[in-house]
Amino acid sequence: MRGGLVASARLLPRPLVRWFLQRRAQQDINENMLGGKKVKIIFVLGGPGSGKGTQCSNIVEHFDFIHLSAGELLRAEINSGSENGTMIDTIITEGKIVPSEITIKLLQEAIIKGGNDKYIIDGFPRNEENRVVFESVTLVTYFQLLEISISPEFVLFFDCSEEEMERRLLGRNQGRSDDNIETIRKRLKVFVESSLPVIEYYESKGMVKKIDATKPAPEVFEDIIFLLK
Ligand SMILES: Nc1ncnc2c1ncn2[C@@H]1O[C@H](COP(=O)(O)OP(=O)(O)O)[C@@H](O)[C@H]1O
Ligand SMILES: O=c1ccn([C@@H]2O[C@H](COP(=O)(O)OP(=O)(O)O)[C@@H](O)[C@H]2O)c(=O)[nH]1
Ligand SMILES: [Mg+2]
Repeated sequence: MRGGLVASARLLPRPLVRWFLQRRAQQDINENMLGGKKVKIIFVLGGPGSGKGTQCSNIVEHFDFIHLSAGELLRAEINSGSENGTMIDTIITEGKIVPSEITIKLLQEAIIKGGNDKYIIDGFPRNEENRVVFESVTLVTYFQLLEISISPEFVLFFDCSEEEMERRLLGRNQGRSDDNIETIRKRLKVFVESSLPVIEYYESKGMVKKIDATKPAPEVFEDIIFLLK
């Protein structure tokens, strides 16, 4: 059936097909949709070690979201042996922030590949530039004929003390090059200087739901369930 449709579309004049797809995509842009579906995005933000990854795993077990961790996508890019791998590795080990175009390209690809209409994106945007670029550039779809812009519904902010985050990171034990005291201190500084302004921006728009992330993990998850329901 689908093959038949594609074959029939090939017989139509290309400008007509193009016009039809562009019109459909424009409708989607107006309604924040992807491929005819409304796309719901929640950003999960908080300092390193605040429990974002732990709780996102809980969320996808109970809710119909796809979890995308920007940090995991970057680590996968390093492990894939990509040409940017060495540069990304150096930046992560120094606790700095990877250039927006790299992270956003990985997120866009994962969103399109995921084919879902609900995503929780963890650990992104990490600075104002990340946020502005993500909200202004777009998802290329519909055979790359048109680009679709997406923005978050709201932000879950994991509020946690620095001492607790540092303690957790030192005990994380996942063999990460950035879980050492020197990089942890740098990451906490980058969080305060670059990432908190993103949370303040969304707060000024009334889009932040704050979670007390210092509590034990099961209690944090109960609070999240309450907010997501
Ligand atoms: N609420 C919590 N209380 C105590 N330890 C936690 C809690 N949430 C997560 N952890 C542990 O802290 C470490 C960091 O958690 P993680 O989910 O990787 O945080 P993030 O993704 O924000 O850096 C992990 O070892 C995790 O098991
Ligand atoms: O949007 C992002 C997300 C992550 N990172 C880099 O990847 C590291 C690890 O990020 P992750 O979210 O995995 O760390 P977490 O906060 O979960 O400990 C960060 O310190 C940054 O160096 C980045 O540059 N941009
Ligand atoms: Mg994480």
